[in-house]
Amino acid sequence: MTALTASPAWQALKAHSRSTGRHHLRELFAREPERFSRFSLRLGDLLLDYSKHRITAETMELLLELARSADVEGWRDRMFTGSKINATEKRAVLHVALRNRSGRPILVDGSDVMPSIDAVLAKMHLFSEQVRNGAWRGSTGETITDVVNIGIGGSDLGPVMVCEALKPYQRPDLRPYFVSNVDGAHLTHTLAGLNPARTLFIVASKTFTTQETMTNAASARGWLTEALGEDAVAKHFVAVSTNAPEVARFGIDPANMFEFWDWVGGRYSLWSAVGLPIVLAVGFERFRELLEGAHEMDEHFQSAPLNQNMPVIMGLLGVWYRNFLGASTLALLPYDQHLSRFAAYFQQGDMESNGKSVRRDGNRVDYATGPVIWGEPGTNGQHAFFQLLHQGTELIPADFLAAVESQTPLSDHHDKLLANFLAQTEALAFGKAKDEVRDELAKEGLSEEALRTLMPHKVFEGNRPTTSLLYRKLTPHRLGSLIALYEHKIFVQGIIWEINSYDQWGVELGKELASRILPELQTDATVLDHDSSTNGLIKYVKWLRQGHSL
Ligand SMILES: O=P(O)(O)OC[C@H]1O[C@H](O)[C@H](O)[C@@H](O)[C@@H]1O
Repeated sequence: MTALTASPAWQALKAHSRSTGRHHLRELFAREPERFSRFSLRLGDLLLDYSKHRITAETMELLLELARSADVEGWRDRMFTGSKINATEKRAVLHVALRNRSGRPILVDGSDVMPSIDAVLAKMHLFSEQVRNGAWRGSTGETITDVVNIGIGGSDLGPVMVCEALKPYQRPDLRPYFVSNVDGAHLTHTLAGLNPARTLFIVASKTFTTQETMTNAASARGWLTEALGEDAVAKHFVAVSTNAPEVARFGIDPANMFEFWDWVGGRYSLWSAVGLPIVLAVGFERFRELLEGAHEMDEHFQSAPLNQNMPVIMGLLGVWYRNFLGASTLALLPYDQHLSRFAAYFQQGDMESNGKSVRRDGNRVDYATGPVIWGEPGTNGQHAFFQLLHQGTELIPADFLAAVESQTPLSDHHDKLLANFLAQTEALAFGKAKDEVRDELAKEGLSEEALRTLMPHKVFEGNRPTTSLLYRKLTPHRLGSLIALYEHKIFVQGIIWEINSYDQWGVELGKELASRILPELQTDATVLDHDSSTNGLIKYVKWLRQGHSL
């Protein structure tokens, strides 16, 4: 046993899960009519309702004890003050500094990082104004109408998600596009309708060595220079990176580079210069509001007592289901078309952060860590995978998110959207009991035999837990706070699981093997130095390429 699983807090939760964890939500709500007020929190117009969870006041007390014994508050303070909590990479974890609006300095190795953050923000502001007001011209003197961000993972998913979320704030005459996949289809289809003279490329890569991004950037450069010549690059390419020498080697003027720093994790980087496509799409003021919203959540996370702290509560609920009730996934279900990439974004955010099986001390965990994150917007999910949520054999906690006011009102669409949100969380929690089903079927005049056969299929057990996040409107400010809420939830869980949420060594092996296999695919020689499956697959690729038919 590790010290964690042997700890009194863990053991108490284990014992508790055998009783309370098994109670039905119907029972819990009947017993405690005030559950909603007891188990909900507010921050401005953001409401977090966690009453539809398999918890009692005692469960929360025990979970909070676990948080205290893991020293969540101490670690939180170390993160906010620039300690190198990413020990395997010897780095501070300071995405919170990028949205620090408090005026307080934040020190890394004794020097304040705020002046350089503010300088890059000022540079982004100036550049975005120039592009947006037409002062920045392409090499032929035309204004920019299309911005193509080339990046992948953390240098793609954040701006993609936020640009989609803030679509109502975008101007129709400056359109953002995103190319991430090394599959040539992505770049080809994106560039198909674009005019090189009016296109600006942002090459976004923390390392500036990522194969996919460098490949796409080189091809995009070829597309541009073929139409406009080599000299056009300076007016049509900018870079976002921590790696100035590589940016220069690629041929981008260092004056056109927007810097960020190694203490910004890729999947936490949308607040940095990686957010440049967002700034271009919605303007700097909206980006500032996004930062302010995140900062509001940062302040809440730092100052609210643990039992009223949204990220702490959400993190603990996740631990409760993952470690004590056996759930292995978490569904993120925004009832908001603008959040259509929210789950995809936090797939990286959560799974790359907490998908670890080795503890900070180098030993293996003897408990489950990060869950599988997945999801799609409602109501679409209802007509696809909700069947399994309602009647399948898996326990799948789900987060529901919705705005009370639509950004794009259209007759009674939004009321229908919200009605579905409310209905689903109610149905998942309380289901439909046998008696209700029997009464309904009896009214239809079914025979006793038919009734017995059909009834089990129509019963909804319920007791499926959900969190509801409701807010007035999906403004940049609210979006910022929602993203920060999930970031800190991930942090809380990483601390409890005693893992480093800020490295990602697990993605390296595939990259290494891909660079070994690439030249093997490009020669005719027979490849024999892998396992028989990989050798066989390589051989088959070559065989089909040589024009053999099946
Ligand atoms: O920004 P880059 O250096 O190009 O990295 C892009 C992405 O690739 C890597 O493989 C990591 O797994 C991600 O965390 C990162 O966001």
